[in-house]
Amino acid sequence: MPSEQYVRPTSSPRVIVAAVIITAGRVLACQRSAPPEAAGKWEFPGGKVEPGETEHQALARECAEELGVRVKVGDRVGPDVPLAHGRAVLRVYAVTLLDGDVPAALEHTSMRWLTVDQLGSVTWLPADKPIVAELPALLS
Ligand SMILES: Nc1nc2c([nH]c(=O)n2[C@H]2C[C@H](O)[C@@H](COP(=O)(O)OP(=O)(O)OP(=O)(O)O)O2)c(=O)[nH]1
Repeated sequence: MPSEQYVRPTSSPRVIVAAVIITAGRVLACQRSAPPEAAGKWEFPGGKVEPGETEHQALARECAEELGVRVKVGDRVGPDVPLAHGRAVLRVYAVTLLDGDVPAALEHTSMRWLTVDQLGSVTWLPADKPIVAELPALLS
């Protein structure tokens, strides 16, 4: 019989940062390519904050990797949304594109610029719903 007992992790939840990018009254939505259970669903570009990174640095890195753009990170959008049974949290920021940089779907299946009327036209990842609920105020 193994003698080890399960020790509940006490560390803080992993932070996933994501970007709301609004240009000319439209928000950028990106379609995931993986993993299979999330592929085809829509999200905001972003990813995990790596050890030693600030959230702003992580978001700038993810925007460069996923979209090929340079950004300025602004205010928070919406609440912290728990993910993975509380082991992670989704934290979203408004982000501005620098110097006319134009996003490209470098890691996503596709991307779309959605008007306020089109927010419901894609299937968002479930955790994004409270973030999407904040967008009409920002898009109008
Ligand atoms: N980027 C992003 N991830 C989201 C959103 N909503 C949501 O539930 N997630 C989840 C999906 C994933 O389980 C997790 C982010 O993982 P990821 O695979 O994008 O992170 P990453 O870019 O650091 O990927 P990797 O290096 O681990 O491959 O957060 C969202 O709007 N944007």
